[in-house]
Amino acid sequence: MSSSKSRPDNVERRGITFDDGSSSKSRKIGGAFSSVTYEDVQKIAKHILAIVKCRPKIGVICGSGLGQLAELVEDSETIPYNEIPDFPVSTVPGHAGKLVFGTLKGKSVVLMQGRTHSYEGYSPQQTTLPVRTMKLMGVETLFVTNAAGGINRNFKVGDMMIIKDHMNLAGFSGMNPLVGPNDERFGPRFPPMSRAYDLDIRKLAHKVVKEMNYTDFVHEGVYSMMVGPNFETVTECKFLHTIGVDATGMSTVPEVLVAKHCGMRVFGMSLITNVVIMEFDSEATANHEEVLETGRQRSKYMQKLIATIIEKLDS
Ligand SMILES: O=P(O)(O)O[C@@H]1C[C@H](O)[C@@H](CO)O1
Ligand code: HPA
Repeated sequence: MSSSKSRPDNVERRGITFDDGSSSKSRKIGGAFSSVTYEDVQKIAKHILAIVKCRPKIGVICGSGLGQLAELVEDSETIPYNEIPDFPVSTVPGHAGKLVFGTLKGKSVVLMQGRTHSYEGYSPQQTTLPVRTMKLMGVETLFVTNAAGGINRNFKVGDMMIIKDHMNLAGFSGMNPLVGPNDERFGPRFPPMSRAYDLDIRKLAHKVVKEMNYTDFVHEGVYSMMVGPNFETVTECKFLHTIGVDATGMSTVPEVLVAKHCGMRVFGMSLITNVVIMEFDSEATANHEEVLETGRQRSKYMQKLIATIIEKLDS
């Protein structure tokens, strides 16, 4: 535990170091069939649990500009990603890159203040390593949040979306964290994904939304992931609209695949930070500043909602 050090050039220099002294770089992590072994993840989980007192059952991944949820955590213990051996380190503004352990509304939690993305140069296995680490630390339920562009024409900037399903567009090009050797200790070779987003937690979320009078700006819908880092073209947005996507982003899906693979319950929420451009030759353009600004303005609502859902969760 300590304050953050200067950030290493993680993509180039860091990698899993194995018992035999070889590193993930020599094992080509990032290649199509790379894998991080169960023992590697066990080692990382053990390392973290030796530092913190907290034993979290709930994990929360905070998306772009949404990390302030950590301010609600009591008795917090913080570890910057760059102090955890072999952990991928966030390189994008709006992602502090810290694990925050503690108590949120009476529940033991671990928050990821920021994530990593494939567009930063990490493999899907690397971006999802924290999810497997959480699993081996005892986390049973994962909350995933993200900033996303609104595809659904009824969505306004600042609205929120409970994720009911996703479209793994990145998977169409083979970018899937479950590609490679399968270790049954994590989960099965062919995991089902038809009930990826836990129905009971979604029902609870709707109840909480009603109680908090948030119904005017909280929707439910389908999230899709493209790798980025560019925002979508007009034709891509029209395509997403046609196939039934409500909001689009550059994360979350790999984390959910890995969490479901290892038997976690998953709940997901998007903050609609911008509405996508669907008119050719429009003057408007998407940009990361707008994403962060909407986060600054609206994240308080999302934090309150997530904290209350966690408070009312059965375990
Ligand atoms: O980590 P998330 O998915 O919240 O971040 C979104 C997608 C890009 O990283 C970035 C674009 O502004 O925000
Ligand atoms: N597209 C993709 N990712 C995003 C967007 C978007 O419009 N907004 C925030 N993240």
